[in-house]
Amino acid sequence: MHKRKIVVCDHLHKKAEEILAKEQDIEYVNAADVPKGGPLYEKIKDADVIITRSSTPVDKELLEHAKNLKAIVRAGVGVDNVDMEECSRRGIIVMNVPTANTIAAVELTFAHMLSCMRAFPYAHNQLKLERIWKREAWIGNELKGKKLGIIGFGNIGSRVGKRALAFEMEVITYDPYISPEKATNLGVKYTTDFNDILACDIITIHTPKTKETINMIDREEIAKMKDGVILINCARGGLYNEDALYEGLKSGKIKFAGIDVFAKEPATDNKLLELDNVTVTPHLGANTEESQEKIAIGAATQALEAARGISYPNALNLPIKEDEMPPFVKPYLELTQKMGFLAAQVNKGAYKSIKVIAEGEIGEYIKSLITFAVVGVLKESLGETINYVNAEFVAKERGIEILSKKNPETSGYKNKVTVKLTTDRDIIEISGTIFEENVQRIVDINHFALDVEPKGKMILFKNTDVPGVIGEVGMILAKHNINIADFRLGRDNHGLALAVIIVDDDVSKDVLKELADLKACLSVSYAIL
Ligand SMILES: NC(=O)C1=CN([C@@H]2O[C@H](COP(=O)(O)OP(=O)(O)OC[C@H]3O[C@@H](n4cnc5c(N)ncnc54)[C@H](O)[C@@H]3O)[C@@H](O)[C@H]2O)C=CC1
Ligand SMILES: O=C(O)CCC(=O)C(=O)O
Repeated sequence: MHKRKIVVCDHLHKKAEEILAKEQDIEYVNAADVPKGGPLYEKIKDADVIITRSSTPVDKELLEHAKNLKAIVRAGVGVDNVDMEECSRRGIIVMNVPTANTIAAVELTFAHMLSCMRAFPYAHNQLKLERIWKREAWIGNELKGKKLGIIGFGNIGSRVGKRALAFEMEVITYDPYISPEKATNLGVKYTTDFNDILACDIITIHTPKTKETINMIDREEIAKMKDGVILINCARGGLYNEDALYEGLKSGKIKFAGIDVFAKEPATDNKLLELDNVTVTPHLGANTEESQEKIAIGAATQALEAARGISYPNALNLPIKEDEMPPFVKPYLELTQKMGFLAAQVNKGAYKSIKVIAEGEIGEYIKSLITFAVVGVLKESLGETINYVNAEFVAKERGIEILSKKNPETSGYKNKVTVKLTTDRDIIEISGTIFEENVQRIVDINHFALDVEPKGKMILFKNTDVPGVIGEVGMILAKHNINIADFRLGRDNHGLALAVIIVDDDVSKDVLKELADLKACLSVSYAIL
């Protein structure tokens, strides 16, 4: 039996091994202690799936060595250590385990906050390491009554907010991507003015690391803050500019900072460590027994599903989230892919553009329809190397224009999807719909109205609409022992007809040539769906 290989690249809770090692169809490799770089590359060179934490940079170099990789499970939330674009280009699905460490990160945020308020580690060290009992040196402050500014009100930020209210703090959040009610329903003030956050006594950040959030707190922002402000970062290093943070702490503008994450990790030589008004932890936000157990179970289960090709839970670069779609959508996606595949077989040439036109409610899913259409078209030339993750990347790399249009008005069908493929030789436009009971139908090919099931071996025969043509076609096919399973005819008002002939047997080039040589024939092509 061919076993699929799952390699664990970082330290996970033992539950992961319990889940993965017992599966008969899986080769499980624990490479947590294998040095990064060459030795790890050797382990992952034929891996189907890898599981990583934040300590393994999933960059181009690593991906270059993992030729067989289909999916990556990031055992945690942040994927800033993963080159998402490169993964998508290579058709590798990236998943995270989004909420399993939320509480751990929330509680560490409070550990830092309280630590900053009471200079806890410094008092601790003075007593424990220096054996000095100096109570008057450690006069702290209380959380009660202080104004807390939360940047990013997602899983972690919102729970920090909820708990801060229990400490009787005044809480305000800045997160332009949530509805204000998410905050106000909890009793947290919502603002769209970042200055309101900068005016707080304590500021904590809980956003992902993106182009927009890197250096979100820099010199300019710190200058606007209250003297003696306290800053917490348990999200990602670099969200607060570390040089600006250092200067602010050194000058006393920032009274104290609680930092779990650093721009470069491991951060053993970070200059923030020199200061005596900062409490630090080595990226421990997710490090609780409870959270690590949940993450390990989640990551291992997701890796198994992905290795077996069953599903990709929490996929971040898969544009299709089927479980979030109403049931009527899936047959349209399948039909759209088939229409793309048919179009590419009939209209062979250098692809210039792929356009998807959606009519009716299905238009809401135009992005997914595009992905399926592109997969269908490119499957003809690229085979199984094309998938839902890399389809649009590959198309763009090849200079194929991707176009789409939502038609609010319907042409008699409740929903209809059209795939239009333009090559350097021709244009083909195929439309389809789904009838009751999930019956897929092609209803139009290049403006010939038809009713064709998109299945099997098809000859598309375009001719001048004169008597006797159908008989001639039938004779040629019979002569070559090709059985006709179905015959569908579309006619236009200009004396032309398009026949779609579904056959049971393979059709050779010679047969197609014979058909093409018929006097009435304008074009003939063959496709298999
Ligand atoms: N220290 C640690 O070990 C851990 C760190 N984290 C980090 O914590 C952060 C938050 O995690 P979750 O709450 O689970 O993520 P989430 O996705 O639930 O929440 C992130 C929030 O940030 C908001 N946001 C994005 N851009 C923003 C911007 N420019 N301004 C304001 N808000 C913005 C989003 O709208 C969202 O509500 C992530 O960076 C994650 O990697 C998470 C777990 C453990
Ligand atoms: O434990 C880890 O690998 C890091 C956790 C974390 O930072 C995250 O989940 O975003």
